[in-house]
Amino acid sequence: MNYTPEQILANPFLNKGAAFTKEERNELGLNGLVPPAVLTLDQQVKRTYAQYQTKVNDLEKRLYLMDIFNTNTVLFYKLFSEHVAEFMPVVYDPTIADTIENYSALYLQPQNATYLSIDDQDNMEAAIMNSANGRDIRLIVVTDAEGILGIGDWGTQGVDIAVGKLMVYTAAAGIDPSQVLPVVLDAGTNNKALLDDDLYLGNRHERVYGDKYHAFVDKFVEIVERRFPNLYLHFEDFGRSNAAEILNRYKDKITTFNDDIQGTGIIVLAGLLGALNISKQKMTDQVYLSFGAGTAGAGITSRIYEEFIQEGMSPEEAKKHFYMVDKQGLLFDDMTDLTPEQKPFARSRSEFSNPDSLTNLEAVVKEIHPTILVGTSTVPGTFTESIVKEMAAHTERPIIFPLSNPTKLAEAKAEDLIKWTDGKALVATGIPAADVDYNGVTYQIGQANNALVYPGLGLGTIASTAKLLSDSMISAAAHSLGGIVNTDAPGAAVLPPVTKLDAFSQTVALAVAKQAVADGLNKEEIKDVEKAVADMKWVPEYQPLNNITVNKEG
Ligand SMILES: NC(=O)c1ccc[n+]([C@@H]2O[C@H](COP(=O)([O-])OP(=O)(O)OC[C@H]3O[C@@H](n4cnc5c(N)ncnc54)[C@H](O)[C@@H]3O)[C@@H](O)[C@H]2O)c1
Ligand SMILES: O=C(O)C[C@H](O)C(=O)O
Ligand SMILES: [Mn+2]
Repeated sequence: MNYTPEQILANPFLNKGAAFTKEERNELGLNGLVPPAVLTLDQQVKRTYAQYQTKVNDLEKRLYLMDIFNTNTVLFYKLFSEHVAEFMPVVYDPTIADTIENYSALYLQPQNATYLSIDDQDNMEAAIMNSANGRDIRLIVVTDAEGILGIGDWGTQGVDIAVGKLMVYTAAAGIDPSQVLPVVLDAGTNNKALLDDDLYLGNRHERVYGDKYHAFVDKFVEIVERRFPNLYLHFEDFGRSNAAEILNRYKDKITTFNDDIQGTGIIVLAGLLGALNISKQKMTDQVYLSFGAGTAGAGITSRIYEEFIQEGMSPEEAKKHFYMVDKQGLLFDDMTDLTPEQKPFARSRSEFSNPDSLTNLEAVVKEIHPTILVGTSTVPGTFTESIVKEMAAHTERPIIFPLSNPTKLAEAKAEDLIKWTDGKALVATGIPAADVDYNGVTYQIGQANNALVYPGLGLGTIASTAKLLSDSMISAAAHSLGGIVNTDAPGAAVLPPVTKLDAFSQTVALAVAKQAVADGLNKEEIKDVEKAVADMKWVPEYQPLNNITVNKEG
């Protein structure tokens, strides 16, 4: 490729800032365009981390990091890799919710994202190819932003979730950042505040549904599959009425993944396996209650149900262990507004003496005595003290996962759950939670966020050249996280800590890639799975700028 010196400095994949060597400055025409001293990457990391620490809040910190991301990819990921646990809540959830809500107001730079509009489909292919800019794209995170975390519909502004999820892929699993593309499908928005905001950067009309919407998604998938034949296509934060339908449409045809349905299912299963290791109980003895049976809630339930079947239980027996509560209360099979994903788990009224009173979580908990309660309702504070105490009265180690994100939407705080149950609850939260000191024990709180597994899952799938993401690969991912935590230590977490994210992403990747090869799903021959995974790993180090020619003056 042919560049001017200014283009090299403006390209975050090429720019090294003050770390360009004397030779590079001579060859690339950079003399005088950067300050005279030559710094090392480590010095740049030291400087930027010191600057980072002067920022007064997480939003300011994120904006500063994004500045580095926009100017120097290697520096950004080197810095991130040295502070993974500290940066995760800043780069990703929960701070990312603030940047999504304020995206149009904060906008400075597209951050290599691709913006696709339902109103401009003739230019879709050109838009994708323009942003790929000749790069070999292996991974796309796409959102239509109808269901961003629990904060709802954010239209084009939701693009930040695609950017953020991809940053975690690279920081956690070493996915090459030059091989990824964040994409937003702008099909309109039903967010009135955005439609009324004169600075809003997206399409100013209501969200399109139905055939026209699906034709838009189909067209996008057709283009990216044709243009990038080795693609892993990750769907994020689609609305409840579209997410599962899109997954079902494509999962047996292309290498694709829905993070909210499948990723969340994996991390919750891994968390439950961890919790049951601590309590020394069996999965098939548990009574499972899903509170907020939407995209994530139903995706998780289905994964746990599959685990019951895998452990040898019959479908009829297994179904008896599952209950769903949504806005209507306990879901019954005579309700006319059930989603296709809720239907298999809806109960019959004839099972209960008082079915018409089971219209809220408290009544249901009293009636069914769940041993596992998972919240994906987006309604904060709904796991109340009286509900939690009622649950704890009927099971020795209640497993309680309030998973709604961001922080302000969580069904309960970890600290309260530990206190209300006198230290008995086995807890995981969606966002990071501080240790809880209670009665002389320090309880570590696992983070059941799909970010703990989707990077490894993606790396393993891509490295194995799998043509599909199969159920057995998904199950292998969930089971691979067991054994990392010492579950006998007092107050042990149900999941491994985010500080080890890079290490266990490799564990997940290896398990997934092995399963893909065992199932014969690999498109290319793979003799050594470990090597295939290791070879995929990108590390943040400056490389010589080969294959670059420069137009320089004089
Ligand atoms: N920790 C994680 O990894 C993770 C992953 C995915 C989603 N989530 C969180 O889960 C939440 C839900 O996400 P989603 O994508 O499933 O959204 P969704 O809109 O598909 O599902 C939310 C469900 O909650 C139900 N609900 C709303 N109000 C309720 C109430 N008062 N009582 C009971 N149910 C109620 C809705 O009807 C819907 O079925 C979000 O906050 C999201 O951040 C967390
Ligand atoms: O983005 C997250 O933090 C997890 C999850 O995908 C969500 O939608 O909440
Ligand atoms: Mn999500």
